[in-house]
Amino acid sequence: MGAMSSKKSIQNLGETIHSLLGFKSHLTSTWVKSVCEIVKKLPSGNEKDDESAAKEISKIKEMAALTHCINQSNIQRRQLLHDLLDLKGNIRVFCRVRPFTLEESIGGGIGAVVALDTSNLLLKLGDNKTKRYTFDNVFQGSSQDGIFSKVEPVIKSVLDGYNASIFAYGQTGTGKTFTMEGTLDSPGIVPRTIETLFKQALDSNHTFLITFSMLEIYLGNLKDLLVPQATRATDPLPPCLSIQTDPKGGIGIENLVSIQVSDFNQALKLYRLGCQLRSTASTNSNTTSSRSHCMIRISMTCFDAPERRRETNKIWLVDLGGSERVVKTKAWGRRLDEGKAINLSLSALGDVIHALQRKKSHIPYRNSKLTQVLKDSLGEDSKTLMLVHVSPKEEDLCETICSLNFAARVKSVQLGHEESNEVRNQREAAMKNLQQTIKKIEDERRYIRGKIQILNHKLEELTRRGLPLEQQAEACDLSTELGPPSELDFTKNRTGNVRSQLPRFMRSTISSRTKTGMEHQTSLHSRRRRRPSSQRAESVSFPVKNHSECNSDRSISRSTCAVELNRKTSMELDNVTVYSQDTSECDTKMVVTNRKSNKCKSTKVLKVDQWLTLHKDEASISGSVPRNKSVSDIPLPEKKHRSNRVKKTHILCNDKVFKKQKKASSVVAVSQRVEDKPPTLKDLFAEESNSSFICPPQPTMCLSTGHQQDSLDGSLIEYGQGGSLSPPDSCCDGSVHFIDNEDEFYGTPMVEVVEDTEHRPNLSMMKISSYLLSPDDRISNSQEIFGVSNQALEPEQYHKQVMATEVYGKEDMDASSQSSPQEMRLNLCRPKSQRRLFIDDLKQKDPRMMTLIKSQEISKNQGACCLVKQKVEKSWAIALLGLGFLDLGFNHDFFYGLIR
Ligand SMILES: Nc1ncnc2c1ncn2[C@@H]1O[C@H](COP(=O)(O)OP(=O)(O)OP(=O)(O)O)[C@@H](O)[C@H]1O
Repeated sequence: MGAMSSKKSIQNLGETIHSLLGFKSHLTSTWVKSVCEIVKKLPSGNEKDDESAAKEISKIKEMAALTHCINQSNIQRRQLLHDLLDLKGNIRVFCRVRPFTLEESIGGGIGAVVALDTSNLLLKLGDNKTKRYTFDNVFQGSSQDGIFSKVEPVIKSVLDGYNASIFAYGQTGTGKTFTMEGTLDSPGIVPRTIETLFKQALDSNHTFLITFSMLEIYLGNLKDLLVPQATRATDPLPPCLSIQTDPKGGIGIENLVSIQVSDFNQALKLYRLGCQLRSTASTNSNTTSSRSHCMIRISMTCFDAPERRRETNKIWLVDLGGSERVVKTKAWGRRLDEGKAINLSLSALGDVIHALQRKKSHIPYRNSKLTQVLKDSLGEDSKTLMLVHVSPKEEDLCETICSLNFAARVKSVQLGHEESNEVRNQREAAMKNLQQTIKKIEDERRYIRGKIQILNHKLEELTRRGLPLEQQAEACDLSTELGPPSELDFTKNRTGNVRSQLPRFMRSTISSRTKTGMEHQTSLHSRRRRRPSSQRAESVSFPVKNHSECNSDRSISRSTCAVELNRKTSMELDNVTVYSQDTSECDTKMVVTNRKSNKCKSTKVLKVDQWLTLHKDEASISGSVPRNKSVSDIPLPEKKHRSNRVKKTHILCNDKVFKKQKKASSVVAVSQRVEDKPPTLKDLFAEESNSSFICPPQPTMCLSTGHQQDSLDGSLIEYGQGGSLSPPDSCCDGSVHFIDNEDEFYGTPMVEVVEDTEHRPNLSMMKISSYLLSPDDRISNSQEIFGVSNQALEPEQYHKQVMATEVYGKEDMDASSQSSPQEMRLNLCRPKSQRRLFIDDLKQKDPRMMTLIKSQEISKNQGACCLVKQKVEKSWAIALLGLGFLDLGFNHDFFYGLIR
């Protein structure tokens, strides 16, 4: 019997060994770790532990239920708000009557306009004749607060995913800019809107990406207000803005700078900067008359909110140029042209609204740039608010009648016919009802949030009890440092850890964190979305490109998140920047960590997946990174081959070059800690008055709305949004090279860095780090890397830097890997059209970039390129000499400007 069984065992031995070998493949370190984790969590037999685990589970369940409740009430509230706005009308018209100025009062100005109540206005026409106008709201002597409270529902609908536009219309000098921009003491609609959007984004259950852009339409041309304009003939011209329509009808503006803002403060600074660049002039009617339409675009993207109308939506805030009668303003020359351009576009706007309200088959959007830009924010599925401004003076009666008639036309056309009293009463009752219900829901929501907060606390305590004593103490230290959670904290602080000290919309949703019921729920939702949930969970990165606005299968993102390290280690909070590129075929993500320890500073690069896995493993074991280890200390696992693709990574930031700028960096400011009370609107305005807060964004920020455009020769030039990434042409040899992209990127100093991930994963990174240290280092590095004398390179090329990522086809790789260094250098001279470029906005914010740009200019006086330029310049000079240009006093700069 025994012999039989041993024979059988021997027969099965091969099979057993085979299955054991198969099993062995699963025994990776991650697997072992996760099994260890499970074992640790198994009931210990200790009654106390079991009891606390049971409690923990019940709390989590309760919290999940409450979270479900809160999500339901959110959806309900959104629907009600939508209904309410529908009842009020998609296009709403408010009227504001400017008060008499001191001068006018002293001069004994006679009032021609009187507000009868909150929605009726009486116009005195003379000879005891009057005319009555009805609007959604009429404001006379109202404060900015009062007006904004009526505007707020439109802004709330932006959070719900609707496009919206708010514009101030009216005669010149009637207070449009005052309403939109306001003053230091009483900020207007724009700063208040930004503040409200951020507050509500913070308050919501979702993570938002917010970008800010600002432009003006001057004499029928679009002008980016976040890009300094050329003042001298030698200054490079800013890129031309052009309006693009995607197949879904979405509007994007190519080349418009779109900056990701992580808090109200940053957005306000950009707004102030843009205001400074607006075209204004003194006219007979207004000493600081706006001579253009000023348009502010705030885009919001949220991936994990399926109930939102759109993934990406926007609000336009427009301070229209003042309508004016030439007879009155006595404008001539340029002022006259400006007035004509403004009047033309205003009448085009009127036509569009009229056609929309009449539901005509043809809407004349193309009649002006203004209506083209606003196209997707004016239609049926958008919320539009027009604030008509009128002067109280009798002498402005004609203009007032024009403005009021324009507004009344918009308003009455919207209803289609005059409402009977009965219908109006019913509508008003329904609106009142809805408002009350919304209020009730919001109260309930607040109550549930409070409950979740308490649960969160209890859960935290329970979890802390389960930790080893040492970690408990650390957790206590941390919570003492952060102070007791306030009501506001709670809204940001659902997981009760340091991460939640960051503004909600900037917070990383790193999967390494143990999920609460709420987070779990969110990720369930997100699974239904287009983007894989793992990506959202891994980082705070968002696609730079707006998926709804373009069809590209490629999106590149960058984000930064703060990695909470053990406080008792010598390391500070790491600054981790995630750069990624998503394509339909593969994902490329890199994490650049700038680590500061007592002894040294270093920049390390990891693939995001690796970084997350490592971080997750460590964080899940101890709740934080172990003392003696940082994420960047962990060696890189072996890189895997990708079948048909080679991944190239280009280093993006060096802490030595940008170390001082790191804190000031407003674009990637995820590492902010919300320790201080957030500044109020007034504080910021006060601060604004004496600050030189911002280094004006460099013109190199050629970031736009995420459209692709075919270049002249048919190849693709890609523009991103909010720190977009368009990789340049490069070779695949782990080398650094330079590219001449001056025209496309507005003289940006650039260095392109390429990593051959297959053979030398870290080499190029190190080279680049040192490369960025100083010009000398750069030269020596390039010598090493290229294996050729630096003399062989054009001097001006040494000053160009680019940060980029690109995925290459196999042919590209093969071609470039076979190249000799010299050939590679030749590669640099590939046509521009083959290049995809990315400008890192951290750099743009660094004032020292200016130095680099200057050095680039100096270097223009050397090298072969310079010789060619000089020759062309000479021929121009000779040609123009015949025309007598030189006699007219045009100098070198003029000719240089021409050949540029
Ligand atoms: N509601 C108001 N309260 C106090 N002052 C006001 C108000 N409205 C306008 N003003 C003042 O009137 C002047 C003109 O206002 P503003 O420049 O805003 O007009 P505008 O309509 O924007 O003119 P333009 O179209 O020419 O740019 C400013 O000095 C402003 O402070």
